[in-house]
Amino acid sequence: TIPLKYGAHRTGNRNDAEMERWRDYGLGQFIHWGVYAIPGGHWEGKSYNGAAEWIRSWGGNGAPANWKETYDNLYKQFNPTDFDAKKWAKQAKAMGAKYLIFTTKHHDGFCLWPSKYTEYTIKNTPYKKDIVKQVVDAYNAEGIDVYLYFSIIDWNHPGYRSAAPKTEKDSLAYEDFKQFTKNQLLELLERYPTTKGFWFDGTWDQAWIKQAGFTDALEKELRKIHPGLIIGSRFRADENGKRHFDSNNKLMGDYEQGWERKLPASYDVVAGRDWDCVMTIPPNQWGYNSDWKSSYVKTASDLSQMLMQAVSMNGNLVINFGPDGKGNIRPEEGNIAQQLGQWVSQSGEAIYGTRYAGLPKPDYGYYTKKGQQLFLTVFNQPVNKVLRLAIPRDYADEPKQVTVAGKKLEVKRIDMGMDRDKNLYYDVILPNDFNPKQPYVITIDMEKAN
Ligand SMILES: C#C[C@@H]1N[C@@H](C)[C@@H](O)[C@H]1O
Repeated sequence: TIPLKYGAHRTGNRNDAEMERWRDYGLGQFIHWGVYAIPGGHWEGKSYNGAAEWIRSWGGNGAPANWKETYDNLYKQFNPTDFDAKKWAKQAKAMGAKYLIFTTKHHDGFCLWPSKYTEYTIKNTPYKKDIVKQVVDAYNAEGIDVYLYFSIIDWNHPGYRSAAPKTEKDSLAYEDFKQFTKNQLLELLERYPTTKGFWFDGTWDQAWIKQAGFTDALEKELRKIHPGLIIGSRFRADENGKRHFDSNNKLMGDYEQGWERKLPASYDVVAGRDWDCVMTIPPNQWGYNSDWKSSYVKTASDLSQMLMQAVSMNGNLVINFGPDGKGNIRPEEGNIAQQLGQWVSQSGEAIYGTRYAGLPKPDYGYYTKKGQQLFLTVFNQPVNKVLRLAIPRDYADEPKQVTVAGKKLEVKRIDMGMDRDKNLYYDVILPNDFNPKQPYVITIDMEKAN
């Protein structure tokens, strides 16, 4: 192995109670909210062709005249009079989200809390009040844990640099920026002590990647101040600039934080590691975009399939919502939250607190497991209505009883007589009158194989 001073702090998974709690979540909600919700991807009849929360970086001849100056003054009209954190939290609870990742500060540098380290905050808007506190309190009151999204990129701070500083002047400015970043993170932990972790973003700049010593010390300091704090692999690079996995291919942070708008194709890609997948409902809009008509919008059905794909491989799925400039969660998102919640409320035993089952993925859907209960969430019911379970001979357990929605199903071992077959087969017979319209969970009580 390569000797490293600033590589991964641990080999293998983190296994304390806080991390087990994180592992049990299954489903989370991401919320991206800020000044970018005012333009919502459009301005003066023009459409920004990127993600709405990046609209400040709109450049070239397509951008409105004096765009950045216009954008940097929008906070003066940020007055979300419809904002109701309790309403958001109740909706998230009904969806079945167990945790929230909330944007405290995105790349534009606008702070949704009254930070004392910059004037570019909610305090200097017509709204004035602390948004982060209202969200943390409302979600915690619903029993939902809160993680704070924090962008290292900060286009508003004079000391921010993307490229590694070359001049003395740039280096001094960047030192200010590093101290400012540390001050804000300590401030967030002090102001919102119930937060369970940071979800860092915007850490791909060379300037930040070259700060291995500083970021290594900062991660240690944050964890020391806030025992149990959960930080993903996106926060820092090792001294060779390696991110997510250090130069010895060891995971940085507590879980793999690289699955943004994508899912691992199979278990061996994530191979027992902890990971989250953060997912937009439109193709690529995190902040509010007023136009949801010109692109595909994922359905509750799409999202329930992604959810089971994630949890079946030890991941959490975090679905993003982008409230508008007045603080409303748009009706389309509300409908999806309600439909998904309706399905999750019936399938929760296969989602919450479960893990990878250690079985090949079945054609019918997804296996998850909790103790000696194996769950098969069926998305693709076979036309012959026989669910044939292929259980490797060396699997520790074998099926004892199978139920669906509490109703017992006939299950019988069958001998396919295939030469040197590594599997045992069990047929679960679905009754003729069993014609569900939604994916459903088959519960397979297992017992030690003799
Ligand atoms: C690129 C990028 C950022 N990462 C996602 C989580 C959003 O915050 C997007 O703006």
